[in-house]
Amino acid sequence: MHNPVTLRSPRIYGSVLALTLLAVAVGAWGSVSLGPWALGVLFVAVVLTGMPHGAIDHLVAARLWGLDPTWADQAKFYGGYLVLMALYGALWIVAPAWSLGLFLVMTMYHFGQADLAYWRLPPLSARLLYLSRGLFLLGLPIVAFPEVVAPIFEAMGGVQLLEWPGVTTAPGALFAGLVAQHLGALGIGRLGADPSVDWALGREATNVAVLAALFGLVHPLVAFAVFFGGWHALGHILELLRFFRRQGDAMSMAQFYREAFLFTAIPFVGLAGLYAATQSFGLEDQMVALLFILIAIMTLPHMVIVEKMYREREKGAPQAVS
Ligand SMILES: CC1=C(/C=C/C(C)=C/C=C/C(C)=C/C=C/C=C(C)/C=C/C=C(C)/C=C/C2=C(C)CCCC2(C)C)C(C)(C)CCC1
Ligand SMILES: [Fe+2]
Repeated sequence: MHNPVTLRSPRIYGSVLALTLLAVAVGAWGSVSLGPWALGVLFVAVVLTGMPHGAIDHLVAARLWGLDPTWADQAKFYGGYLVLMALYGALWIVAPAWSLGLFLVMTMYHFGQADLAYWRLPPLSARLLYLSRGLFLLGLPIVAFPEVVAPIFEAMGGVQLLEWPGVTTAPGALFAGLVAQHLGALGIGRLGADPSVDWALGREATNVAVLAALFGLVHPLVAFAVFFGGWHALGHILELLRFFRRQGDAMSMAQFYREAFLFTAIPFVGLAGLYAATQSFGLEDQMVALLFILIAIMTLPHMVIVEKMYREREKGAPQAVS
């Protein structure tokens, strides 16, 4: 009954690893010279898989909460989704630094969950492991390229990254520490996991090595684009296809993109409006900052729906590791 294809299926996993290693090879050869390409690569990743991965949240929510196509149920969903976005949007205006902090922590959890939910650890250990993965994923590009990330954080939240302890004085030690904490967390997580995650430990050791090379050597926006588009978003889209199949309502990839089209397009219209309102066309750091703020605002309701999806799955099959 299950659609077997996930990010961990050999063909998909092999292609994603190859794409990542290609980025590492190009990046190692001249990471900062990738700069002029960075915005374009980021944009392509967001268009191809990044935005679509959240754009059928309404269909997922309808299944998870049993919503009908009635006005009342639709109002519940869109009202909830848009109110969460509006509240967080307002928070960016009144407290941008806190909003950025919240975004980083939410992202750590959300990215870690997508990567490691398949270990099926007990709830508390699972969540600590997700945060550890996220800290590794977001911390590395920050400490490897603080001079590229600093103007973006400044534009997003008025945060002075270069004044954070150790960022300019001991970046190598911070980088090593971020990798070590995650290797430690994976090792400890393994103790509490089903014995069948043995091979998963090897897979995750490979992932840590490949991702550390990606974030350590490649321009941070390009590295992020590769991770977000090729690992997080693609992986989630495959999970969604499995989810609908489990619901007895199989969806093909083409159908997914048809369903996702409208809500993929709408945020870009909003983004163009934001650029026009703030007159940031052509101002690269500001454009990147606005793109990320838009993503941040959509992350909150998206995360709530994804969390519920994983919880339902935990109830359904507590042990299986695949
Ligand atoms: C359904 C719906 C819709 C749609 C939705 C969507 C479309 C969603 C999406 C979602 C999404 C799409 C999500 C995402 C997420 C993402 C994330 C979460 C990210 C993060 C990131 C970060 C955090 C970064 C950082 C950094 C920087 C900034 C710089 C450089 C370095 C680094 C990388 C560190 C609408 C609203 C229309 C309507 C209603 C309903
Ligand atoms: Fe996501």
